[in-house]
Amino acid sequence: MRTIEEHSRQIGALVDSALAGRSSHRVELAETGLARGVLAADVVSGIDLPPFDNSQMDGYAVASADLAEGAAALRVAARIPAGHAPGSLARGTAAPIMTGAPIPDGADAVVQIERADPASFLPEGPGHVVTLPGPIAPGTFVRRSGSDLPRGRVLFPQGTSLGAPQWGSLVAAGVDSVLVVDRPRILLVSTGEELAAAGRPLEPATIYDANGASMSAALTEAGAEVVLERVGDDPEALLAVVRRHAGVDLIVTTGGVSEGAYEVVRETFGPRGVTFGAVAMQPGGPQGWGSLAVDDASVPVVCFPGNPVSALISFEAFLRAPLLRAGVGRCLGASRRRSWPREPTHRPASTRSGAGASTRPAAPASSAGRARTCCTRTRWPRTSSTSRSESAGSKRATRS
Ligand SMILES: Nc1nc2c(c(=O)[nH]1)N[C@H]1C(S)=C(S)[C@@H](COP(=O)(O)OP(=O)(O)OC[C@H]3O[C@@H](n4cnc5c(N)ncnc54)[C@H](O)[C@@H]3O)O[C@H]1N2
Ligand code: MOO
Repeated sequence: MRTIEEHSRQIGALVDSALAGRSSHRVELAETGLARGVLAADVVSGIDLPPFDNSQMDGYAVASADLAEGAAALRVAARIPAGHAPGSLARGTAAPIMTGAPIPDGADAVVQIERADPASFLPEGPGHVVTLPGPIAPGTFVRRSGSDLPRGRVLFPQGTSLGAPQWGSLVAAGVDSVLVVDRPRILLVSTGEELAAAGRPLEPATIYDANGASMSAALTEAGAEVVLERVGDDPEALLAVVRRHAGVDLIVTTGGVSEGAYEVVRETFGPRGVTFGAVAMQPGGPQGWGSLAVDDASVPVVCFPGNPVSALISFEAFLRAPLLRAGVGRCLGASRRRSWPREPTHRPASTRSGAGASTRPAAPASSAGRARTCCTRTRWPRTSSTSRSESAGSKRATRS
């Protein structure tokens, strides 16, 4: 009898090789509701991010030289809303500027509105004067063009797992489409003469196909594209299903692997290259694995026992980790070095101890070589003495 670790290694190697070298497809970032994916190639930033120097605060854009001697009264220039390209700032003036609006030529710092006197924006029009505190360091509350990510820098390397934060970063960086690795295609076959699809009336001695639902959900959650088939105890029917889905990356079956007289998976796959044996665990003892030879092709198969709990536990023990390895790629996990600044590039003056704000540039959102695999192999207890699972119905009850 093989150990859980031995079997886990074997299934891991089988799945790794089955899912290596998948092709890729292009995903347009103009779409909404993008699904998770794994990058098939490095992506570089198409633009400087941010694309232009802009204000980090609502306040006044100033020339720091105008406040070099301390607080000063400056004439109020035209407002600069976000989304508008400003004119130049004349010396001795301060332009009301909104967060995200471009810093005008002639300005090199921003004073928050709270620190101005008066501390709210004056009505538009000539003749207004505002008093601002000084001195102020050049660059205060200015987000420099390219300070998050310069144009041409690798934003995410090949293998990066793409989720909500990554999709947002890609669009922000001017990327319009990316190559994403195709999801693993898995044929899931629920076997057993007694199985009925959900929603149909139950015939005598039949039960609903719980494994079809639970296993397809588990496989989908782990990143696979799943097609579900249900077959009875007829080997020809099982082979026909396999042939119909030739070209899948992996076949997963439930049921038909133990010691009964009608073990359709074992009877059909055993003579075609698949090994059946016991793993030292319960639930989940009887298992099948290997490469199935059908016609001139061979396809990797993993066969789980039919008891619904046994099938799910087998999935957790042997299949989830290698699927996640193949499907999730490199995650921006919690254990990674932070790639975003821990604090604002310029801390608000009220929290500063010294006179000048920090001018530490923001780190890039990501860079090549820093990503690491976050999906580790599932560890499973060694014990084989857990209580046995039972499912509703007895499989061969209707056999004559
Ligand atoms: N003489 C022996 N009998 C059994 C042994 C053994 O070592 N010697 N092992 C037992 C263990 S442990 C398990 S686990 C099961 C595994 O049997 P199979 O993989 O051949 O599974 P089936 O016989 O097809 O089904 C077992 C059980 O699960 C129900 N089932 C099957 N598929 C589904 C499904 N899709 N949805 C819901 N329920 C399902 C089926 O009706 C049976 O009740 O063998 C023991 N027997
Ligand atoms: O090994 Mo079975 O899967 O215990 O119920």
